[in-house]
Amino acid sequence: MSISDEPIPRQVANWWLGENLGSGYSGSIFRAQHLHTGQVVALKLQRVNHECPTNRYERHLYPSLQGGKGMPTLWASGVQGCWDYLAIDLLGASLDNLYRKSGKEMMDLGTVCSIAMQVISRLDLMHARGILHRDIQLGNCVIGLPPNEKIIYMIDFGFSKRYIDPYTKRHIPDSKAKRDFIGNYWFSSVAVHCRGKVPSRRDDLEAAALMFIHLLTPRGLTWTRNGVPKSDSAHERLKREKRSATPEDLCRGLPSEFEEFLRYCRRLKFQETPDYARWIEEFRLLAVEQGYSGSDNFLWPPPKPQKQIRSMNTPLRTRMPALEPDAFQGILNDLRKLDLVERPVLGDRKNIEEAVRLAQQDARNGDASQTTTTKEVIEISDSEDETIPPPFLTPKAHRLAKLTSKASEATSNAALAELVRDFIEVLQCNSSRTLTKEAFHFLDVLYKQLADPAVFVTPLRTSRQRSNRELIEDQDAPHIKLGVVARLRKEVGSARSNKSMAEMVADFGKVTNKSSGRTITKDGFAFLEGLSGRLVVLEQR
Ligand SMILES: Nc1ncnc2c1ncn2[C@@H]1O[C@H](COP(=O)(O)OP(=O)(O)OP(=O)(O)O)[C@@H](O)[C@H]1O
Repeated sequence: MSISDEPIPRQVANWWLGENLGSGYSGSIFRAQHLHTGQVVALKLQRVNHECPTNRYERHLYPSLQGGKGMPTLWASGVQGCWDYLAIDLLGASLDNLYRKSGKEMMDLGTVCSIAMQVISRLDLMHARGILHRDIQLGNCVIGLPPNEKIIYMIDFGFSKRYIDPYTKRHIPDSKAKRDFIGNYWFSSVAVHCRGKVPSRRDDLEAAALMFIHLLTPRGLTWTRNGVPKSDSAHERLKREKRSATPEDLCRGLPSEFEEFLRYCRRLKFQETPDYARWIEEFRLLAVEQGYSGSDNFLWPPPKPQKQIRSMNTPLRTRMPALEPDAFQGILNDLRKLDLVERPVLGDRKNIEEAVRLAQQDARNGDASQTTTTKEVIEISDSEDETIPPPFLTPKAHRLAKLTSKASEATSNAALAELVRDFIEVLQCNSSRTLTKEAFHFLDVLYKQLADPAVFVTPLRTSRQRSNRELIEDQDAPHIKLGVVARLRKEVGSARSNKSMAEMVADFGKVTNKSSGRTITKDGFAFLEGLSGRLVVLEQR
């Protein structure tokens, strides 16, 4: 009998095999009991001649992970006859199982925040020990058995790899050559899956980000909805869909932390060390803001938020029937009448055009399939009560939205100066220094107020020098961008008109948008402070 035909035995080494816990491409996992000690483990069995000997790889990596929180203990391993086995901690259900068994279309925000905190922390630990996971997915995140059921464990290190050479202590090199894809279809990063890049820490993190977004999206990420691709063309289609989905598209209707996290992961350099602590803290704060305890304990079934925050009473992404195509056409016509061409918009104009194109397409699709499909829309609160944030907005986003609305109604530089001060305070209210889309909206309105000479201050000088913006467009290197904010900081104190401050605001928004993580630097805050001070001075003249 050849090795491939050998039936699975009842006993391997001193382990007596019980229930089959799961089978994958590379082998099967059984509950097993030690014949002498009675210890119960999960026994991962693989034929020794398997074309992808993942047990052998795992056996070499496990020792480096031992003792870390959420890392299973390897109790024994070896080869007996034609079987390669690993005896590891017996654990509980995977997130995939829990998610599917819950029958819900998505998980609640509190649960996803706790998953995010734990998974990022597991990756921190693995990476700190020089190992990449390279196959982050829901099936590879499992909870412990009581009393460890609140802990998420990482399993399946069959694709894992050392990214730090144990001898030279150097990071593995990047390569321009396209490499074969390693990972999973749903969550592998765009760079690895669609562009054939060498995986590094950033790609583990991006896979985690996609997993969190998937859990909060009704029916999951769009490219996961047709099952595993069965042909090359289906796989190509999936990759195209994944590649073209922008963070903004994927995170519409979600708290901005998810979009920011995905953008952050995608902007990391190949060898860059991610700021794990920052993102664990971001998701902790988000959970607290939404009325959860902020602990990273995985609680299942999920408890209700402690504080009654209305945003959690409605799903994060609400589904409502598509708008009538006629109504949509009316909105599109109104949009066209807006002077979007003349007025610089700090966000990326391509996004707007794309959004309009998608909206048109949606309207057409809605026409064709109105009775069967629903569309995701953001539900707008009609409440008078200003103290409760509308659905989907974190308190920070809500405060920014209120400032934006006040800025659009401001009628003096003094009022704008105060709003800029409030803006700084809101930006600094938690550890995130990222310019979110709500913050961009504020800058956009501020720009508009300052650029319009009909508003409050008559420009002192009308001749216009070559603006910083033109300079940025000419030269795009990161050090130039940093230089621009430093210069804006210096120049704002002597700005002579609202118009010149408008340009500065536009430049500030633009360079921050292009910078890694859209982070506001010390110079950025100093610029905003200077802007606020200058607005008061110009008002008093
Ligand atoms: N330690 C464990 N305790 C309990 N169940 C486990 C354990 N390890 C794995 N399982 C179950 O077995 C399934 C397959 O495990 P694992 O992913 O390690 O194997 P694999 O052969 O590499 O699978 P795949 O080919 O799907 O990646 C898991 O999804 C999980 O449900």
